[in-house]
Amino acid sequence: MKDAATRSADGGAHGRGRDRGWFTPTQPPDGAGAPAPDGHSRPQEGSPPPGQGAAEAARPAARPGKWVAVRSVKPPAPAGPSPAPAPPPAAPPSPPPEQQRPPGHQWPPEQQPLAEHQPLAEHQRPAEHQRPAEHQRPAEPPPDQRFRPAPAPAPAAGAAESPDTHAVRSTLAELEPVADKATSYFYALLFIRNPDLRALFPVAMDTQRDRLFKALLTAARHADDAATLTAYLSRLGRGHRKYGTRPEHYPAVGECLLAALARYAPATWNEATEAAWVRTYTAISQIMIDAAAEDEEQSPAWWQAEIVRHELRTPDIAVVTVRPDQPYPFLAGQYTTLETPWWPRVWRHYSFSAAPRPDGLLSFHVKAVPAGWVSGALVHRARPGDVLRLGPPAGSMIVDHSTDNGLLCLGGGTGIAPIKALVEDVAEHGRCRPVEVFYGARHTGDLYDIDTMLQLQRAHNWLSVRPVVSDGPTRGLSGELPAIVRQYGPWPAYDAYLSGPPGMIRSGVDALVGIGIPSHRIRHDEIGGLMAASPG
Ligand SMILES: NC(=O)C1=CN([C@@H]2O[C@H](COP(=O)(O)OP(=O)(O)OC[C@H]3O[C@@H](n4cnc5c(N)ncnc54)[C@H](O)[C@@H]3O)[C@@H](O)[C@H]2O)C=CC1
Repeated sequence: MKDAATRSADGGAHGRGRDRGWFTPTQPPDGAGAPAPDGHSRPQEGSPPPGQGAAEAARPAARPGKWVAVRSVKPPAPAGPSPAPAPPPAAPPSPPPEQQRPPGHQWPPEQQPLAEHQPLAEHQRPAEHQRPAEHQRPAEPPPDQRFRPAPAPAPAAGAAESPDTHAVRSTLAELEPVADKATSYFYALLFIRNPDLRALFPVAMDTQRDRLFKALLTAARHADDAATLTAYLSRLGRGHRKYGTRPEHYPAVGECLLAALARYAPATWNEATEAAWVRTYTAISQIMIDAAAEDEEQSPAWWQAEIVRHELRTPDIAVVTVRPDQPYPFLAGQYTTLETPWWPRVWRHYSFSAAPRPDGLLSFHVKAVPAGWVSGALVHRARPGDVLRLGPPAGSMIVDHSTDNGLLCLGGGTGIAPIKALVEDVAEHGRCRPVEVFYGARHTGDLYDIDTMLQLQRAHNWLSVRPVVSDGPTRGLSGELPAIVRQYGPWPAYDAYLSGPPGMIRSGVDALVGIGIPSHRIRHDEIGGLMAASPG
């Protein structure tokens, strides 16, 4: 890695002067440029001499003991932007998209920031087939639906948008029509300038290849919402430990981010905008670095876990039980990320399907989805003795034990997994709070965990379990979960928990709010969501 970050406290851990502590130059002192996108070394386009960049002029004071980020990037000269970087080496076909958990309802799918960065991808055919000036046509229709920055949130009543946030959002608005090209350019540049970073990412990249870039942009967009942003970025920073992300990687990422913005948002890019982005990115990366450093003192970056039981419940659904190599603390209702030996560095999210157990075993419900290589491997290939890797636990869909409120639970498909864990958690706490579970499936045969749930119902008189079938014949309740729940109630003293497909979460939340449950008492999976329902 060329662009090691510095520790401002010691005047630069890598020999750079104290005055450059926050701002990491990429140019070697002799003035030779960083490798150009074509692989040759040449002077960095438009980068200001040390001490003259707008961003540098605007930089905040160095924070003692903190790792620091990025250098200044100027937009390419309008007359002749540099050729786009060549694509990195070809990689095997990408694993198709796969989702085992839904996003928070506040974020439509195309707006979700990354929950955990799935390191970038392969591909990056940045500007392949792209004429040099193409990126300067903001009027072009969006080339791809995969990347669409979320609309800027309206500032809270009475809260003015800060100048930095205004500048950042202006860039993002200009970037939107060419966001996919900017994403490609960003990753290509990142890997070409920093080949060693490529090893942190999966060999094959799927459609989530833009996750890191998108997360950075999303975080920047929400820079005014300090509390939400800090929670989100801290989790992101902790989650990045398992990829081998180190503080010195952040400046490299920041440089490429700024280069992509400068290139693909030329109309709004100027010194003031650049300075705003430098400050914003520095704040973002600092939160992530700090969270990772703090986490490092308490927790491993990942756990090894041996499969000890593998039960095929339907042709497509398995319950996989693992034994972690060291204690794995978590709360019922949380989820983790999981990597299989067959798809290195490809991590997928799964909820714990049981509350913490004295024997330390962890269970997951996995459904093999048509294009899901990880879930397919877990269902059809994994066997006892195979070793997986687990990331840290995350998620706030947990039971509030400070109240006697009842729990109204909607579990759709394999979304029943964390609901079962919540029920066990209530049972273990010994308080007889009413718990009403609506367990939805498309067909009766898809209710793969109904026996367990009915067994729990028999054991606990405060628990009621109602299977609901939406698409096939049934002797029980028929219809979609939200519509069915609306027929019951009222639920004046209940907290609601929803887990299942994104569409079910969205319509479920709408239905519950519609029947009078205040949104602060509604919890649901928060994967991908900055603004997931906050704990009641
Ligand atoms: N495996 C795990 O640990 C967890 C998985 N999940 C998520 O749960 C989902 C489970 O998928 P499947 O089992 O295939 O479920 P599915 O697609 O078969 O649907 C399950 C239930 O949700 C209802 N539903 C689906 N879309 C709906 C919509 N738009 N509006 C209202 N109701 C809707 C269906 O009618 C059915 O009752 C996946 O999206 C997965 O990511 C969520 C939490 C944990």
